[in-house]
Amino acid sequence: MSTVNRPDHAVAQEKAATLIEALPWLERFHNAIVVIKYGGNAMTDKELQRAFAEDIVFLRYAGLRPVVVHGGGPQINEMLSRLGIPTEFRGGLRVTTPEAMEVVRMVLVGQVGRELVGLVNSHGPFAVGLSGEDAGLFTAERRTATVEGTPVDIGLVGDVVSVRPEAVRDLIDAGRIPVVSSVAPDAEGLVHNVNADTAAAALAVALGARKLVILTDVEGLYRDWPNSTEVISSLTADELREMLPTLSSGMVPKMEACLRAVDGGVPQAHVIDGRVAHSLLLEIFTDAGIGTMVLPARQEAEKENS
Ligand SMILES: NC(=[NH2+])NCCC[C@H](N)C(=O)O
Repeated sequence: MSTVNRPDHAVAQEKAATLIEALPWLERFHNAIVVIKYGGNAMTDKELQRAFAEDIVFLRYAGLRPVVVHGGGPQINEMLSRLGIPTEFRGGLRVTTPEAMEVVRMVLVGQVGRELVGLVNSHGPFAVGLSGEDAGLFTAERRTATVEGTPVDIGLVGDVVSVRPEAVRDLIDAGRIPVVSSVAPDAEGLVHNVNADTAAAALAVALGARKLVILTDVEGLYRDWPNSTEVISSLTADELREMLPTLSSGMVPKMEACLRAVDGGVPQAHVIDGRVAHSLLLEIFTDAGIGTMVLPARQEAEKENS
């Protein structure tokens, strides 16, 4: 026999209100494909890792179709130094040598991806790991960095320039959760470390996703940074385009990825604080969300908010 400790009425009502606030979003996002870029603290802190995996499984059980794309900068650096692989710098930038690239691929595909797959699968047999190399998912193009106006070759680093999304779509259709590691061959088959933000945006566009969500280590996009720490709750693609030149360098690739997704037809792109446990659920299933949301245009913005 078990007995009930009668809950405090107000507390119970607050819990019910939180659950019921999710209802319109559950309706709206039923079957929606949501591409989530996993990175930053959420990926290195054990508790946050577990909370993220719970959120992903929650989305799946709530009837959404999550797809995860991850990077792994900190884990790569740790392994490179653990293995004593010397770091080459050009123009102050780290060069990804063929030797380093072997480690990048091993860490992203064999470690970071595996760990997330394991955490998700402790709840049910959902997650399947794959890399940009699998079934021709991503094709990369070498990135040339520019330092003080001169192009600098930083080695096997690139951006995703084309996507063949069939493998991911097959997994989604089978009810699975694809977990994609951000490595990809270029047109010649040479494997590159690709930026996971651009990879996630490109995949969201190719899948016709309903949302792109990027986890970061900041609260969101700040209005008038660095003078204020007021977070912009939502803005249009054009408003964001205008702000781009004023943004901090760390924020530029994230916001560019949001723009690329929205310009490519993804109706909503979000940046959220990955340092806050369950920020993904808070953004998707509450009215106000927790981060910054980018929408195609004002009209759309009004429709979204209604
Ligand atoms: N940063 C924001 N203003 N977020 C609002 C999110 C609204 C809703 N939960 C959605 O995912 O579409």
